[in-house]
Amino acid sequence: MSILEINKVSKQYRNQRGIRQIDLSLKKGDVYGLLGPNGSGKTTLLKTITGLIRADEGTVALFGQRIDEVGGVALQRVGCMIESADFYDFISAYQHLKLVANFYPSISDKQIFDVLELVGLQGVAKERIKHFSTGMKQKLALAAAILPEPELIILDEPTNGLDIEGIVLFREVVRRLSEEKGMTFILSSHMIHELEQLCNRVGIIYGGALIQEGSVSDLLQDGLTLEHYYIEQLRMAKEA
Ligand SMILES: Nc1ncnc2c1ncn2[C@@H]1O[C@H](COP(=O)(O)OP(=O)(O)OP(=O)(O)O)[C@@H](O)[C@H]1O
Repeated sequence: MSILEINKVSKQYRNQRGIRQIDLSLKKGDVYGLLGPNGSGKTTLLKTITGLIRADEGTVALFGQRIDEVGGVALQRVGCMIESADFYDFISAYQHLKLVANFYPSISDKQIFDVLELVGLQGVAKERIKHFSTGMKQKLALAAAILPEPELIILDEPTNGLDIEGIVLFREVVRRLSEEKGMTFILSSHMIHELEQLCNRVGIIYGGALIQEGSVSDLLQDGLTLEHYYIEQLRMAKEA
């Protein structure tokens, strides 16, 4: 079964910018990386998938059901982290996840502590979020996204603000969840080396259009790095 099927999706803001005619399909276990310059449309695409933005044209289907037909139901199987998360900063990391857990039928305290450990926040579980750094908040947002073990996880620039150890840990978490639990990921990042190591498929967005996409092994023939490939694709798109 297809996890995500995007068909000819366009969204234009009043300033005429946005995304156009995007087709994309994710299979179970895919780790899909979205690359593109600032303002190319990555966040807009991710917001369209979650229904935070309604597409002007085209369709988005999650787990075989169009989101405009089933509303929020399909989203119960999706975890996401888009733009910097908002927290009540007077509560603790544990209490934040407890609030998230209330939206789901059966998330135990053990699961909450396991997920805090997974993202490396076990030592500060009872500390107020007020005293957290940017990277710690980013880890907490990731913990909240994966807590209910969703089938699809959407992450917009998840490594922003993370230190090197945090980035390595993030990579391990995504790998583990995709390999051991079959979770599917779509994430955007400017950290191209991260994406090259982590993703089995990537797509390049430029000027609101998906100009290239495919499996990393197919795209990177002749020993090319993803960075070389990406720069070359952008150069060709600019010249076209
Ligand atoms: N709410 C909005 N109203 C008007 N224009 C918008 C809005 N949100 C985004 N845009 C425009 O749409 C385009 C795509 O923006 P988007 O945030 O999707 O890009 P991005 O690829 O995520 O960029 P970045 O890498 O900088 O995060 C940009 O030109 C941006 O200025």
